[in-house]
Amino acid sequence: MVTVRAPATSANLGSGFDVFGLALERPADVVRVERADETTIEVTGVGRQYIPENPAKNTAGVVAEELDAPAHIEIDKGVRPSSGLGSSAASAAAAAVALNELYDCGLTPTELVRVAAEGEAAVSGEAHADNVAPAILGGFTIVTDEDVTQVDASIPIVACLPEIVVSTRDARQVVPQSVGIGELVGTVGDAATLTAGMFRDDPELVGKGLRNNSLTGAREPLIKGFDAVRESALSAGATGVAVSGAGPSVLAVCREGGQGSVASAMLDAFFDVDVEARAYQTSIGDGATIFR
Ligand SMILES: Nc1ncnc2c1ncn2[C@@H]1O[C@H](COP(=O)(O)OP(=O)(O)O)[C@@H](O)[C@H]1O
Ligand SMILES: N[C@@H](CCOP(=O)(O)O)C(=O)O
Repeated sequence: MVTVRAPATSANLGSGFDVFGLALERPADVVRVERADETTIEVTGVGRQYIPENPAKNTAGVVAEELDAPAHIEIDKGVRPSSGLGSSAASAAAAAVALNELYDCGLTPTELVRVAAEGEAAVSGEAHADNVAPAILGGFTIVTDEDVTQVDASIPIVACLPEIVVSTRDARQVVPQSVGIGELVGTVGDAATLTAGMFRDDPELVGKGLRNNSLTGAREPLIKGFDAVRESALSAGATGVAVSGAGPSVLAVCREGGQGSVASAMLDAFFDVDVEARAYQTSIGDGATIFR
């Protein structure tokens, strides 16, 4: 039996649609796998009623199929599904790492990212790897068709999750298929600024680079109260705010020790538009961890 904890993640970070991602210290999924003749899945924890136990429809089951590693898989959900916090990716990443260990497959972490991305394809329609990469590798990650680059980074974060459901599959439909040259130039500038900030552990630079652009900003109207929540977070000291993944979570980058006031400002702003929410005061953290 092997048990793995894989963290929630936040993808896109404004300028890096389908490219950038970061691991959060919390929340996380815990997945336990045991060898079996055929794959079965049991789900407990937050939002379990929305998660299929049919292995063909669960990201962890798809990973078991990809690795040809049948198992009884127990998933304890800490990351709410359809949260914009990489819920489906956390299970896929944890299952990939756990099954690789259980069956001694010998895959490298980068190879596991590609396997776990197939689990994501089953639920979102496309094998985007920007959540599974940080869920496996930790820190800040940059995913391209050829490579996955990981940077250890330490930045204070608030991830505010409203009681709104946004499916990644649906939210991918609102993203524009093309951008103009002005937008492209701005996006490159933001992406470069954010990346430099990650290398320097500098919340000011990361926040500056976090601006939503026309791709990721297209999701803002799906989140009731988004503009007010962003303004409140910035007034409370956040250095930058963006839609987390496909939403509805909102990500705020904070200065050292600034998470408390930013979290309460974001919760108040959601409350003012009658939306219940919870705020994770966290920071960029580690990837999947094996427990023996
Ligand atoms: N192990 C899993 N954990 C969470 N969601 C899963 C899992 N397997 C399949 N799903 C499905 O994936 C969808 C949630 O994924 P997604 O929309 O990408 O949300 P998130 O942004 O939280 O990752 C839900 O429809 C859920 O039923
Ligand atoms: N790049 C993807 C990221 C989806 O993240 P999730 O946490 O909402 O699943 C996208 O923007 O569609």
